Amino acid sequence: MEDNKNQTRRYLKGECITFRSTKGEFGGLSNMAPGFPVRIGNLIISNIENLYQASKYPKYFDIQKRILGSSSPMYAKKISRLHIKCERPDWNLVRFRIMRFCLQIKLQQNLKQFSDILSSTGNLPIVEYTDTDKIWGAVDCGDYYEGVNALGRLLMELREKIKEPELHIIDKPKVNDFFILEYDLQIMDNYINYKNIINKLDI
Ligand SMILES: Nc1nc(O)c(N)c(N[C@@H]2O[C@H](COP(=O)(O)O)[C@@H](O)[C@H]2O)n1
Repeated sequence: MEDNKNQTRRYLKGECITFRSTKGEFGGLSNMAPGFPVRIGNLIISNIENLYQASKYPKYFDIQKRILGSSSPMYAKKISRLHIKCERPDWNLVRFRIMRFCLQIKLQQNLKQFSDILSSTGNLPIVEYTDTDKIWGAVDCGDYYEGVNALGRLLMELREKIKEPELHIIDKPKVNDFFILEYDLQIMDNYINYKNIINKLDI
């Protein structure tokens, strides 16, 4: 999924995997799903929604601390919205790259659990079904779901990765000023081994 690919997609109902909340068989695909913590350096982050939201504010460590420390991902998103004026100016250009990174780290650090869910979707399109969000998800449109479905498309991209003979999960993120507190994720080798090559899973 490219940064400038804002094209809307249509998915025929009954021929795709949908998730709407953290509940149900595919609830683990939601960024809000509990049970998929990630670690960056000494920082334990309960949920990638917190990480994604904090990434909007690389110059504001106080805001990042509040978002990262939030006990609930929904609340993290709410805190984030309060500070929208401080959002990095290029956010719309980098947000898909940042989400890709967040999903990759979720997979790398929760390998069995997350890859099991991704694999269980087979080759079907994955769609985040929402009431209103036509960018990250898709909305009800008669026989179809319609939207950019950016999250679903990034999840499908990740699903392809786990089929590769040698599983190289994390790509170096091409995002300037990608700071999470003192951690510069551009030189992430020091905090996360992004060159990590893991033998193909038995899946
Ligand atoms: N709370 C909530 N309700 C929905 O209906 C949604 N589709 C989402 N989507 C998630 O929110 C994140 C994007 O947030 P921003 O718009 O950038 O603030 C991302 O994780 C989506 O999957 N959330």
